[in-house]
Amino acid sequence: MSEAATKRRLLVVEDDAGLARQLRWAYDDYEVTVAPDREAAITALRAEAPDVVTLDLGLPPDPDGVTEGFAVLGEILRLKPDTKVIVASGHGERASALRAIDAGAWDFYQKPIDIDALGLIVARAFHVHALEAENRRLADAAAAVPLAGDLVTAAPEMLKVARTIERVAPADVSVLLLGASGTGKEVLARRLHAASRRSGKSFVAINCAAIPDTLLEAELFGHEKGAFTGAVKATEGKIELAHGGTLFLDEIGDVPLPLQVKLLRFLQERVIERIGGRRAISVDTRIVAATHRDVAAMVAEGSFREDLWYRLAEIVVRLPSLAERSGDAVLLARHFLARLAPVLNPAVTALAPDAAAAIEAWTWPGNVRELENRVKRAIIMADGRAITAADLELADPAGTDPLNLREVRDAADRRAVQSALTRAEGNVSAAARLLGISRPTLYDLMKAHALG
Ligand SMILES: Nc1ncnc2c1ncn2[C@@H]1O[C@H](COP(=O)(O)OP(=O)(O)OP(=O)(O)O)[C@@H](O)[C@H]1O
Repeated sequence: MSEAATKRRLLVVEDDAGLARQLRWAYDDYEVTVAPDREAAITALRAEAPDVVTLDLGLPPDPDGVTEGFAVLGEILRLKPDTKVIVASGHGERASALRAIDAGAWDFYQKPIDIDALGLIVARAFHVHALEAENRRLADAAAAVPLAGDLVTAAPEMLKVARTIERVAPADVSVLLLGASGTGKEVLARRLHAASRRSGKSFVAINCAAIPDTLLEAELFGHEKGAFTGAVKATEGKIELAHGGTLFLDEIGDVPLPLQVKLLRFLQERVIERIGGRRAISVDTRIVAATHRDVAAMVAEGSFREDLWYRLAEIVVRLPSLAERSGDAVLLARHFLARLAPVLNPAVTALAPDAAAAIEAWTWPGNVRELENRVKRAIIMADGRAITAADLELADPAGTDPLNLREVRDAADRRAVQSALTRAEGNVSAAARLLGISRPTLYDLMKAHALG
């Protein structure tokens, strides 16, 4: 990086050309931009995003008053609220200086300027800005890693789910987790167990879709010796193994009807009988079930028992898809990179910028599981220190170098509209509110991008 790029940027808004020149040369440590009026100031703010601004309140067309200066102050703070603005006021204008502080300015000084004194104020403003930025970064990082059970998220949509889980954990109610494949249903089930009073006992998971129907009953309920061919010894089922703890029934929507009846009986009576056994065995376990299926529709068509559904769904928690969790894809990619690279390929330590951009742009139909798999593969395939979009198999065949700003903006607009519509469940008025635009504008955008 060049020295200029690492220098801190100071914007001096000053209409007196002589004074502006003097200030420009006074501050070697900063990259100084001078703006003589409101338009130039806002253009420079947008282009350079300076952290500190010195602002002469008396600007044309009102060089003897303060109206223009206050207008610039207001606009700077609206566009970049973290900016430290130091206002300059003429002799005897202490009242306007104090009003400026009240309006959000960081500090003030009185003209005529004492370059050294102003230099100290500017240096302190940069220092405080840096501290505040670091604090925000740490707070974001802390919010992003509430790691019990390895749940990584900073998205409000998912943090809300995590809070619900924490709230229901101590109560012994059954919880049904609904979400697409790979959204982290098992991660949440483990988190629920860990936060419950059963955390000292076992968490037993069974994927009802992964086991053939004929074996599922024995897996769940266990069997006595000789109950069927091959039953050479008595075996406890998963339900029994979860005694005292939590039983996670993944893909509950795949349990066949006859077994649904047996499960319901267990949930009502809290006793089981092993296959081939006669003894009733009491089991105290908390049930957490999950499915990616539309169980309500299955109940309506008769392939899932309504009474079982109500037993399982005392609390229903819906998981947003990864695409609906703003910012989480890149956050999770970094998390998997940090966790997996030391094991798979320690030379890899970073995400290349094109990889981060491609991750943001991808729709993640396979959710977190797909992301984890792609990052795993990319770590293994990467040639250098950073994994690229190509390593993730997310490279745009036309190349990731955008044609122009319009193309980048169009793509960003499309993504924002799509995500707002998803979050608003297709409700156009709600989506428009989320985006801060009017309904007609949103309709225009939807038409332009062939959405909806
Ligand atoms: N928020 C998250 N933070 C960290 N890792 C996550 C998160 N969500 C999911 N994972 C990881 O992604 C993978 C898939 O998650 P999990 O098995 O919980 O999903 P699932 O919804 O149960 O999937 P399926 O329905 O396919 O069984 C796991 O390796 C899990 O550790």
